Amino acid sequence: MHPAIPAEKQEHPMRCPVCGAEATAARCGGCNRPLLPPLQDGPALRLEDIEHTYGTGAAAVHALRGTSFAAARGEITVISGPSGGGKSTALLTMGLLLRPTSGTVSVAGEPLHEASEKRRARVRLLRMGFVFQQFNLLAALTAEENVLVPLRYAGVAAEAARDRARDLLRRLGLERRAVHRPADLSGGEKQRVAVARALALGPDIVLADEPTANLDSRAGRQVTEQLAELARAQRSAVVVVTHDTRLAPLADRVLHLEDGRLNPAPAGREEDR
Ligand SMILES: Nc1ncnc2c1ncn2[C@@H]1O[C@H](COP(=O)(O)OP(=O)(O)OP(=O)(O)O)[C@@H](O)[C@H]1O
Repeated sequence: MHPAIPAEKQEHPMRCPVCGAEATAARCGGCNRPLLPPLQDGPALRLEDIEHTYGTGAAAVHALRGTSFAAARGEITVISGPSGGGKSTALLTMGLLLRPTSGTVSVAGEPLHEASEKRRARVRLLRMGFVFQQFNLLAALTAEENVLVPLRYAGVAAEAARDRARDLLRRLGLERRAVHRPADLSGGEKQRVAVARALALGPDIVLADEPTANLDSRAGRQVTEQLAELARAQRSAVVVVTHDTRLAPLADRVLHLEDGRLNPAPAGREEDR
């Protein structure tokens, strides 16, 4: 790459994650998806020596204490641990929604802990997808329209966006629910729509916060299996924060976050099984 030209302005051959076209410019010629330089070597996401303190003085809470973490594309990580251990704080930091008190956060090799809010939002939009405990679907929109939200926001051409949304809903077994609004969907269906929305732009990273907490065990298993399968197929790095011990078998690794410290889950620990 030319050092004097910003990376986004340079040619970087890649396959568009939305329409599959060969793309070399800052926008895909096929569907108009904006493109950031493709991930070369190294992890999709890296946290180094993160400290996060809420409040000050006597009220200070040290939520993260020297947390380091790296996630590769195609890899699924489950992070569990007791309530108050720092899981939400870690996930917000990974998702560029919270700045650490100290330490570094890089996405696709780009340091972002001190970047402008505008840059962080752009990287979040183009490289990340989110799945939440409460689904966070827009009530006034149909399932398909909810999946279209990030595609439209990113400027993807209408027809390509619709094809992408329909393809994802079909893969998630929701083709006959595309015109339904969230109020007319089961919890599992809502979460599968949320998964389709999270994957719509073909993110490098998917972050899921307690995705099964509001689902019965069958629906929870189905959603997470589908998330794992689709994310692996498009080679996203997936991080799932959860109390749900049944998710561990889907993961490539299980980590334990307690007292702001992240470690491999101890073998044989019930909570992490
Ligand atoms: N906005 C905040 N202000 C002050 N303290 C906070 C804030 N958010 C979280 N904390 C504290 O930071 C610590 C870590 O909280 P965090 O929510 O990250 O843990 P968690 O593992 O996600 O918990 P849970 O499983 O209950 O959601 C806790 O002691 C919590 O009380």
